[in-house]
Amino acid sequence: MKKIRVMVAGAGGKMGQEVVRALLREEDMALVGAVDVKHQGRDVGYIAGNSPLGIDVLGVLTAESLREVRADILVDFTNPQSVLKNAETAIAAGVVPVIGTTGLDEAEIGKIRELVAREKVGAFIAPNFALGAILMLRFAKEAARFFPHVEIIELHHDEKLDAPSGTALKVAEWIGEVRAKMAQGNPNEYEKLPGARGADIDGIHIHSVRLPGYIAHHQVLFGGSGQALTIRHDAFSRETYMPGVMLAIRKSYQSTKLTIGLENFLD
Ligand SMILES: NC(=O)C1=CN([C@@H]2O[C@H](COP(=O)(O)OP(=O)(O)OC[C@H]3O[C@@H](n4cnc5c(N)ncnc54)[C@H](OP(=O)(O)O)[C@@H]3O)[C@@H](O)[C@H]2O)C=CC1
Ligand SMILES: O=C(O)C1=N[C@H](C(=O)O)C[C@H](O)C1
Repeated sequence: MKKIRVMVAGAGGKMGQEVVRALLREEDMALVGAVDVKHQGRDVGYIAGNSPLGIDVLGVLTAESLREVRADILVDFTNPQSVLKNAETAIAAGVVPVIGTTGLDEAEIGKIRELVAREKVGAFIAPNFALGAILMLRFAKEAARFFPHVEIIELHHDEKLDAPSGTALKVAEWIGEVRAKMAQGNPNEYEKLPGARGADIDGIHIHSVRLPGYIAHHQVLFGGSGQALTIRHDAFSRETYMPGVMLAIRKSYQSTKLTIGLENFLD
């Protein structure tokens, strides 16, 4: 059986380590390389808490290193500052990036889209790989048709760099597709302290909490006359995301187009 050859960028990070362990459990996939800034030169097996795998972690991703190990897929869980460059390097080398890193803006996604079209090498981007989070998106969009008054709270560990979370932005985007444009709250409201009402995305407010002990939690709160509806998703561990990441790798193998969102692979 031809195995899907996967390189992991951010292999020493919280998600990257989990991806390394998950790949080792899959019969149709082979971990062929790993990149991580601060773990350069160490065996990736040690980093992920396994026995050595004979794969040394590279400090920088290059097209040559991807070609050398004949990678099919680059899984990226790095940071908002590195992800675009990694995706460009992968696509230029004929390798499909599967991107979990959040924080890419519209212009950056546009660059990936152009590169995909030019090189005819696919790319996949998902702000959230958890099945429950995709269902939350769907349920929230359905609820917003009947409950236009909505605010979002996202709660994460305090090492997270970007705010609001990519998932919260996606929830706001999906709700915005069905909700009549309106500003949430009193039209005359004002902030006594800047930021008190959170970030405002087309009249939908997103509040970001960062605390140790948390992993990743999203709440979509709807208010109506005499009632409230709350849709909540909790990721209690990073294993939560692994079935989605493995699915995305399989579906993206030899892809030639840009796909955004795990929901595209769930029907
Ligand atoms: N889509 C999804 O379902 C999920 C997405 N995420 C997203 O994934 C990203 C990573 O999260 P998390 O694992 O918690 O973060 P971590 O900080 O734990 O891991 C990121 C790792 O990437 C390394 N890194 C930074 N730049 C590069 C580079 N250019 N090449 C290779 N490695 C690099 C970092 O090294 P150093 O520390 O030295 O900078 C670090 O070890 C975030 O954007 C987060 O929002 C997280 C969970 C789920
Ligand atoms: O940084 C994280 O941890 C997470 N990031 C993603 C996001 O920004 O939505 C997904 C999940 O919430 C975990």
